[in-house]
Amino acid sequence: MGLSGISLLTTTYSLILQHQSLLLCLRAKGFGLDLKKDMEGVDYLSDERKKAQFDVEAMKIAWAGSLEAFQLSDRMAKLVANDPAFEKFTRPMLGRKELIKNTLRKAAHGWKLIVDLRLTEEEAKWLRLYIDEPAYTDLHWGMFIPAIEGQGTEEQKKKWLPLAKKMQIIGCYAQTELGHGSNVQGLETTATFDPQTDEFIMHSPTLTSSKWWPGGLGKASTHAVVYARLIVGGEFHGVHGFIVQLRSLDDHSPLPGVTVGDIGMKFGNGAYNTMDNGVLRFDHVRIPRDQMLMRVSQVTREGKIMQSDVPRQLIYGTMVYVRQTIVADASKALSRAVCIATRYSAIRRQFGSRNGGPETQVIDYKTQQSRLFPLLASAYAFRFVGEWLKWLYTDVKERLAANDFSTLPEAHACTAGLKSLTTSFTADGIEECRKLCGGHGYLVSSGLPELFAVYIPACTYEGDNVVLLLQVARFLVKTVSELGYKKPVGTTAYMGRVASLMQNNCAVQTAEGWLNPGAVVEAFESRAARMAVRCGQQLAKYENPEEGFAELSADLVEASIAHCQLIVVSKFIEKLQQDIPGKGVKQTLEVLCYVYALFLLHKHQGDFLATGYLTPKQASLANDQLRTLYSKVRPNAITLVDSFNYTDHYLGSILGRYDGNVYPKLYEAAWKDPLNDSDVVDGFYEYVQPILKQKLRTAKL
Ligand SMILES: CC/C=C\C/C=C\C/C=C\C/C=C\CCCCC(=O)SCCNC(=O)CCNC(=O)[C@H](O)C(C)(C)COP(=O)(O)OP(=O)(O)OC[C@H]1O[C@@H](n2cnc3c(N)ncnc32)[C@H](O)[C@@H]1OP(=O)(O)O
Ligand SMILES: Cc1cc2nc3c(=O)[nH]c(=O)nc-3n(C[C@H](O)[C@H](O)[C@H](O)COP(=O)(O)OP(=O)(O)OC[C@H]3O[C@@H](n4cnc5c(N)ncnc54)[C@H](O)[C@@H]3O)c2cc1C
Repeated sequence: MGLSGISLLTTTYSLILQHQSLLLCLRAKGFGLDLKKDMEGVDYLSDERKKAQFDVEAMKIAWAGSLEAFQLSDRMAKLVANDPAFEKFTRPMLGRKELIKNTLRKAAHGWKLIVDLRLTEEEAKWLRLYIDEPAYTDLHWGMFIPAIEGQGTEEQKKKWLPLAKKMQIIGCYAQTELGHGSNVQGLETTATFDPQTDEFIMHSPTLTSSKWWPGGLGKASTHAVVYARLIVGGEFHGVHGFIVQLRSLDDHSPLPGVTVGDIGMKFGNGAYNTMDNGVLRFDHVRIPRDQMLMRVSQVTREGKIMQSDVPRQLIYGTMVYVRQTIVADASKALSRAVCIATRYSAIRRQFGSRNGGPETQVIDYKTQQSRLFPLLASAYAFRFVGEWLKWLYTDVKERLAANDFSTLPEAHACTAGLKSLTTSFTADGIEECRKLCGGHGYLVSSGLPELFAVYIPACTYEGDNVVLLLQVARFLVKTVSELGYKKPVGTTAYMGRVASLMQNNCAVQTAEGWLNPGAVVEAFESRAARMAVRCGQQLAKYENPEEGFAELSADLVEASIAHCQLIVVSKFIEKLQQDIPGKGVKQTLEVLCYVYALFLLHKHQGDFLATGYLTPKQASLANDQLRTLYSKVRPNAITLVDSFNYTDHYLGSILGRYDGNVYPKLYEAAWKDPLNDSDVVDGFYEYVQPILKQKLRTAKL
């Protein structure tokens, strides 16, 4: 028997098993049979797994970054998955109060594990990630502590960090107000120095100065780093961070002068509603002078302002740190959605049955592949660019510690731009995955609606994505304007070759010609350079540069996107120049890298053609190559998503189950819905039966 015959047999066998298992479930409802008799333990995706052309265990390590990182993450994932305290499937059905209480319980249980098992900070971070429930602890560990670490003096760190790290205080990051989020310099909360008492008076002078949004503020935090206008001697000295106690450490009640609460329900069921985003007002609340974070500026006992030799922008440092972590999280969210959609696409069959044989797996439709595989490739691309960004951030941090501030502008531009690019793409990608799963993707049990609802605010928090791209644009315009006398470095080094990038056109002549890293990078560099230079030329026509910038801002955003896409493509290619062990691992990643680059090239071919770098023929050859690449991804699709090493608990999706046992489990889950507790719905006798029994007088009806 040929290979195709074997595959037909095994597929048919799989189908029969699925069918039997479904029958058992159907009977279970009607005849009280034991549901456990469904085909539990059968791997419906085993045929798919046999198709892999690479070593999946080695790919898991490549995805995790190292063997140690893989083992750590795997350990934490299993710890959470095997602990019933972290059950999350009922979350979308809970009311707000139950939801928050449940989250507080999980956070407490998580903390107990961290203490009892003496987990390291890295292990604790992964544990929280796998608990997979937004909670006040995200902001405590993710922003409050980093703000003190980045902006506090040595003395302040010594006092506050041990308290925070032992969770003897709980903190949040209170920057945004009702009236201003993006415009940080427009914040209205005041911190006025009182030289008589050596204190700052924290005050909310207007309604719009109310702090609004900070996570963890609403119900959990005892403290906050509050960003406020520093006023000394009646003069405004910029926005600074202040550590302010909000609630009693005994009974948690708000301290005198503090009004604090939750801002209310947000998008989706469950989802981000586990977080107590809060509102906060101060009525002349006094704090000691040494609670202003004073690494950047100091206020002396006499009321003098002293500037350190660190740049003022360091006050924004926590945002640089968090944006970097958000890029890493984008790859996690996208890979989760892609894992669900890929596994389900291999299970789902529609049309194409011949002679009574099985129907076509929807993953074999070219349209499905052209929507799904670029998302799969992007998840890997974001993983590797996130890894690089972490390195960049660590490097900047070390430089800052040694008073070298030269790379801060680039770190700001990269974190802002990549945060924007990856979160926007991921949010759209999760929704695309929902559609790739057809109707069942709309079920909460698919895991996709909640993932989408939790994820989409990432396009807004930590900097609105358009506002952040405009920051990248400022950096690019500055780089272009300085080209005559300053050699660009780092991610803008390609601008140093601007003359040739503006002149040389693409040399690719065949579809295979696109399988060349040099050709791909040059295409992205030329497009980015040409778009930035074109913006620079347009801007030069304006007498007032700010007016020009505002007028051209939509084009500037596009130039920033081109620059950020170049970074992601280049970092993927650089990753492939490293030693990546494991049979077929590097080759498979190479295919994904070309899929990522050529997909972008196809999607944005308007840019490549309009800048004159490509001819329509070359763009079309890139698309031909892309189709060929999809065929190369196809046999590896399931094992590429297995390589994320996600537990079924973390995925939280019936459609994405590792064993592919989708239909019986969907069926079983439906019967667990509280609506199905009784056959006759609550409210039937009050609201439905009277309608059924009515005697209508209107003849026409
Ligand atoms: C479900 C969640 C799951 C997982 C998450 C897990 C882990 C992550 C942890 C927590 C995340 C969880 C929840 C989300 C929490 C979200 C928290 C927040 O949203 S906090 C609030 C964030 N707010 C913002 O981001 C505000 C955006 N605005 C700004 O950043 C800026 O103020 C602005 C837009 C840059 C202002 O522009 P403006 O022109 O007015 O700026 P300035 O005059 O003040 O300064 C210009 C000058 O400074 C440079 N610069 C600006 N920003 C920075 C920076 N961050 N670093 C370094 N340099 C900066 C800028 O380039 C200019 O430089 P110049 O040209 O003058 O040289
Ligand atoms: C879930 C969630 C959690 C959050 N957590 C925190 C937290 O813990 N702490 C905290 O301090 N904050 C938090 N925030 C607030 C968040 O940081 C801000 O909402 C965010 O920075 C966007 O600011 P904004 O709301 O003022 O938007 P706006 O700036 O008002 O944006 C509205 C629109 O105006 C556009 N726009 C604004 N400025 C410009 C411009 N210059 N040019 C062109 N277009 C512009 C934007 O693109 C957008 O389309 C959170 C927000 C959310 C949704």
